[in-house]
Amino acid sequence: MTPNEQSRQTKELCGLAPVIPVIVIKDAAKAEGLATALVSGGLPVLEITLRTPAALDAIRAMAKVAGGHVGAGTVLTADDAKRAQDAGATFAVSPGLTDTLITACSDIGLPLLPGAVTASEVMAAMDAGYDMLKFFPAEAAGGAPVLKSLAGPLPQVTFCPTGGVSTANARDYLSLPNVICVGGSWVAGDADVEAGNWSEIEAKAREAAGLARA
Ligand SMILES: O=C(O)C(=O)C[C@H](O)[C@H](O)COP(=O)(O)O
Repeated sequence: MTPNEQSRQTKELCGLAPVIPVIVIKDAAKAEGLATALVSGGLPVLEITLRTPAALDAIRAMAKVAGGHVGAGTVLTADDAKRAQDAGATFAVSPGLTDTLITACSDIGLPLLPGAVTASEVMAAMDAGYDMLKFFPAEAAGGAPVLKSLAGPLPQVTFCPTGGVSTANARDYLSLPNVICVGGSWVAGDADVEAGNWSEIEAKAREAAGLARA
């Protein structure tokens, strides 16, 4: 699958809801309930970070939830991409972009949403064929003003800003023409997930799903 086709698919996924919940899951037994709550609340596209030992089992469980689109986050290597796809992930998200990842995701046909921050990183991603990017770490890298500035010379690229995004600043990003959705862990916080507080998570998902785009 060409990088161009990968971006076409990730762009479509990013268009399904204004927020992609970023999930760091410790207990795979919580995965199905969590995904069900998020999808029911109106957030069908989920990013499960490969940062915990439970992540692949969680992807396996979440992939069965009707209406959901389950992707793997923190995909750093070819092996990460392969294991995520084998577990049922239908897209991959990375904090950055390497030649190894481009080759791996193209070879196995896994749409990649790669990360970029600077104009040079964005241009390198464009050269490779990607025009739908994760802007990470969004707030630490300067936030919405940086993305607004990048839209000047690079209007053909669209972003999913992630990192430090919350209900307090999501609208600043979503009001920009080059932002399709935002990503964030706030919707599925540790305490609520550990307590299995699905009604609270569904309520937060509903609030996030109601955030308006540009
Ligand atoms: O794990 C990855 O692959 C990442 O790129 C990082 C995550 O997207 C951010 O850590 C989420 O940021 P917060 O919403 O501020 O918690």
